[in-house]
Amino acid sequence: MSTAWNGRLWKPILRWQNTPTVWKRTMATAVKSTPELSNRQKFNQLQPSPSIFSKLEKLGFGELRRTGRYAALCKVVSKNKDQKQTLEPNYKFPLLQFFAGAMIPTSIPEETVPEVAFVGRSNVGKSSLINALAESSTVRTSDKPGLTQQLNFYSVGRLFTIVDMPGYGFAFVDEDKRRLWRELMETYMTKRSTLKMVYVTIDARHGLKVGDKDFLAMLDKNRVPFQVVLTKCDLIILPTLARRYMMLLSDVNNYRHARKEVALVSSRTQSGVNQLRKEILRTVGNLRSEKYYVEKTERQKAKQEDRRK
Ligand SMILES: Nc1nc2c(ncn2[C@@H]2O[C@H](COP(=O)(O)OP(=O)(O)OP(=O)(O)O)[C@@H](O)[C@H]2O)c(=O)[nH]1
Ligand SMILES: [Mg+2]
Repeated sequence: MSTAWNGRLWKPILRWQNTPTVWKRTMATAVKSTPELSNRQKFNQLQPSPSIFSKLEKLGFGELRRTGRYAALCKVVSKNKDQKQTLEPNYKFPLLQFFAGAMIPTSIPEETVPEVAFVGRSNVGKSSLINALAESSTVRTSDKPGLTQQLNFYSVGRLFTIVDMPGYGFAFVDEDKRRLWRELMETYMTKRSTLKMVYVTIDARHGLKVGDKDFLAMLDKNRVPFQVVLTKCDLIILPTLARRYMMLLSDVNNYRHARKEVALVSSRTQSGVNQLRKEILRTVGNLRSEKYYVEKTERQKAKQEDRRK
């Protein structure tokens, strides 16, 4: 063996052996005290601002605990809450009706009215969200992932269309089927001129996964406008939800074609659903004045009371 090789191998070891013990200990503690933080630890270190907590409280995702590390924040949040106590009208959707299903690109119906589509991993709650938005039970939902297996087109009072899509990123459907669904969805989303917005649903408990990031990148590359929607927000506590929201807000900033806002919803408790309804109506160009919705709600309430009498 050459002397150069011997020197390269042994020099660092000899140097370490000659290092004073005090230095060795200091170096060891330095390495120990600066460990690489795990993603969970980084997530838990996020400190959402009082305005984020106010927003979530206003949407109905619970109240901040009045004790512990959030006590100081609570005062700010309650002050903000008192200042802005305005009641939103109910932005009702017209009747939701199924009118077409497509398993292959050629069976996609013709372009007519504006459309919005819901995509996301399987079982995140896309179909449930469409039901919650339309206050109906037209769309079939299930505990088991993989129920929606084609593009389902729902007409909303013939004013606009909502498209429910199969889930992506799951292991229980065979590779061929998965590829076909992906091609079908991509063809639809990249070629549809009436498609105004793709709502990408993300489970609030899990956040953005690799499959979601790939999907968002594909949308961005094809210049498809999209917005991220956090679903099942009732299943996590308020501080975790606030951190998740904060993280996603910074994530969506990386995409040129993303709406720089993240919607938060729970189809189970209806929190945030009315706000998303308003967003959709605005997107498809059907949002009327607040007065219209207030009057409509009052008329419906009066009708219901009449019926009860
Ligand atoms: N707690 C809670 N459960 C929800 C919510 N939304 C949906 N779920 C439940 O999640 C499960 C899946 O809901 P679906 O709406 O069928 O999900 P999907 O994304 O359409 O699923 P695929 O069609 O398989 O892609 C059902 O058991 C729903 O009851 C929510 O906001 N909160
Ligand atoms: Mg579904």
